[in-house]
Amino acid sequence: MLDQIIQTKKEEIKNLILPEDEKLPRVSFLNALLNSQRDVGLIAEVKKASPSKGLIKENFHPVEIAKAYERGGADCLSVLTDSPYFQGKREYLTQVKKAVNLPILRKDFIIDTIQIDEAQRIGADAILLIGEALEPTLLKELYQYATELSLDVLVEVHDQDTLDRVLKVITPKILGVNNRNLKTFETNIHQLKAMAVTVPKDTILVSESGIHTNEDLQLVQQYGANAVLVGESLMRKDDQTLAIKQLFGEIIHG
Ligand SMILES: O=P(O)(O)OC[C@@H](O)[C@@H](O)c1c[nH]c2ccccc12
Repeated sequence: MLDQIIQTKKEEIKNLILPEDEKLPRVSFLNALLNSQRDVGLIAEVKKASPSKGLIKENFHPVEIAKAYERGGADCLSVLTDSPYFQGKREYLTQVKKAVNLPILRKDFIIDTIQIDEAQRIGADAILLIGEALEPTLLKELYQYATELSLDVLVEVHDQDTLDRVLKVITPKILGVNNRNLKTFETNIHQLKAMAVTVPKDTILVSESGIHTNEDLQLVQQYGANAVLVGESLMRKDDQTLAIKQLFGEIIHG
């Protein structure tokens, strides 16, 4: 699946026309995670659909969801901008950025510097770089390019091999371990367990995907996660503010 997505992105890039710079204020994604009010930081994801789950939210209103996440005390947001596979749009990110004060990650498959220029212009505060999708030299180039544009970077890996390859070329400030294998879509909530010891100690470690309950959250925290990235389980609820509080065990019923 990942290979197919990357192929699609190569085609998209050929036709990509950069939008006007929205000139929106940059907010530090890194600091928001470092200064979380909770023991575990939260990156809450605004996502309408995914290739593994299909349509997640009918009547999808990204701005309303983002505001509800902010009221629930999310530290950061992640907004899907990929349209063929996730039914996202770059306009969603800009609309959300204008409506909330939280730093925003552009969730997409970035393989070229032009997409980083695009992310900056539409109002992203951070970008995602996926270890499994990028050769180490390209990963390093894109990481440095984003950093020069004052964008934070969430570097994501799924397995130990990729992590080892990534750490040979960069020491990411924020590292995500994706519980979902993007080639097979299988999710394993224990993915981080054995890998956490090999993560540099000053790196913020984010556990991503398949986190549904407060038990899941506590488990990945025990494995060493400093933050979580949660989409589907929050999106499926009617009230995203309440959903966050339930995830953190702050309300038992409701
Ligand atoms: O909806 P979930 O299972 O809570 O997962 C969120 C996020 O981790 C997932 O959307 C994701 C992780 N890495 C990605 C890379 C591209 C697109 C999407 C993703």
